Amino acid sequence: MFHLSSMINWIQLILLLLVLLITWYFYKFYIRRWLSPLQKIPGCPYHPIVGNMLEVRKSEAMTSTIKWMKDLKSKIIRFYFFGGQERLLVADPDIFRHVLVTNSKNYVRYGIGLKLLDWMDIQPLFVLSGENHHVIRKVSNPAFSLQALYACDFGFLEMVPVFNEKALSLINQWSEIITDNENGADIGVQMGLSGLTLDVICKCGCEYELQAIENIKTYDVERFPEYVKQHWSKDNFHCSFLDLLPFSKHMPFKRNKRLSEDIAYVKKLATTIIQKKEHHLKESGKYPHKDILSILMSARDEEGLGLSDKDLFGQILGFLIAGYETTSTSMTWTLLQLAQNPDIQDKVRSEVQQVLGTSTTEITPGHLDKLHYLTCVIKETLRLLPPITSLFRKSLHDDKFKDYDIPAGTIIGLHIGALHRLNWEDPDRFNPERFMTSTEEDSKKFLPFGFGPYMCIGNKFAYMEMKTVLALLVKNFKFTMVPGYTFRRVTSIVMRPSPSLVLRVTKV
Ligand code: HEM
Repeated sequence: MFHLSSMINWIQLILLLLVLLITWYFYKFYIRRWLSPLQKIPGCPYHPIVGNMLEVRKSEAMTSTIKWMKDLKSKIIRFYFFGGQERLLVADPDIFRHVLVTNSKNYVRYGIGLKLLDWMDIQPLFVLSGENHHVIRKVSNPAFSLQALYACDFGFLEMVPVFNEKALSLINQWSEIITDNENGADIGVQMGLSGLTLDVICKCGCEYELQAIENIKTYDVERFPEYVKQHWSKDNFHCSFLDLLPFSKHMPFKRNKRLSEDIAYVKKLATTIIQKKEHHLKESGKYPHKDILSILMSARDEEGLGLSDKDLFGQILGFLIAGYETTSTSMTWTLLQLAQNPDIQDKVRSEVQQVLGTSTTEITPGHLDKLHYLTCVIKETLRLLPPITSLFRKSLHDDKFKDYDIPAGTIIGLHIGALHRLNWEDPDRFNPERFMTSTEEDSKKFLPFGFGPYMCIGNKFAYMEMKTVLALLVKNFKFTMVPGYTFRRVTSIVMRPSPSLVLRVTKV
């Protein structure tokens, strides 16, 4: 008589599991890969467990992707994530268009800030896709569209004074550090700009005076940047094995304790701000239309329904996160370029002096329109050093890129950094003049804000803020390199110089 229970003893069970595990391993890491249609796309050698991630982690930001593409002579390549997961990297302008615009419905966002979403249960605009994204984007557009803003009594025209006010605070602070020292002083410009953008986005976003410029070292002010850095920076290139473990958030790590405290702090702050606005509504019967939050709070759909408190909380937090470090890092990179290229810095200063005249201290939207050369300098910085270096998407259905079949479920990294370095003439040279006469073709290979339905909603806001602040800084100060300062480009969501940029600043 055949008795299954008597045959399978523990040793046999373990052996069976081992055989299954080895079969699964060989299938996953060796066989399945060879059956994939993506095999036709050029790819680098990789490790079956860590893929190409060690090289990504060790090298300076952007360099591994650009090197692989140059070596393989292709602007679409295969690379492997932890666990040997097959992915694509793209720097081809036509494929960028295809994914972001022409066939954008077939692609959803992949892997941004997922850990935090899991913890906080919020859905900011920049993580949403499809219909959910469309609904929130529609509600948010009025807060960012120039056309609408010019016609209303709120918006950027009100925000430019905020950019001026915060730039002047920073100028005063730096002037005090320099005092009358004609050799100037070595100033942590990256830290100063970080405080400035944080103040700007808190005031324009929700009328909140954080005063980070004055108090950058205080606990509350440090908390927000730290929260963004530590907890939103786990993306497709920059997470550790620990982050990938499903139970990592339940482990008694110090950083998990800190995360809970930070989340509690940020939640409390956002709730206080929203409650203050609601109180104002009860008192006065209308929202003071001065900031992004008020506009979102008064938005109604066709059925007269507004955003829930949870949605408001998620959106406002999302705008603070998305609008803060991207802009401060772009200004930091621009000052670094100006310090490295004194002729270009002089040219910017001449333009600012010409447009503003000697007596004007406050910049208006009219002035901003005339600062053409400064705009080219900012664009050239965003081309060479885009703060967001890649956008990840996942295909919903089968698709085709040129001659390659792309199966449903493929993860694609649209590499903005490589797009900007592999499609321009003399790409590594800082040459703002190239933007003086840019063509339709050029716009396809310059996408620091993305493109299509998910394009950065705050791009006009960012340009205006950067132009106002940089014009005032260059008008008041001269920036040169501190002898011996060297840096590496590092990325945790935003690509920044490390160590933090210090420049020698003298009064003009
Ligand atoms: C130089 C500064 C900035 C850069 C380089 C930048 C870059 C980007 C990029 C590349 C995206 C597209 C993401 C994607 O396609 O998945 C994006 C989206 C977004 N950005 Fe920005 N950004 C900047 C400033 C700002 C500012 C100042 C704000 C808000 C005040 C902002 C708010 C957003 C939001 C809400 C989204 C999501 C848009 C959507 O999904 O519809 N950004 N940004």
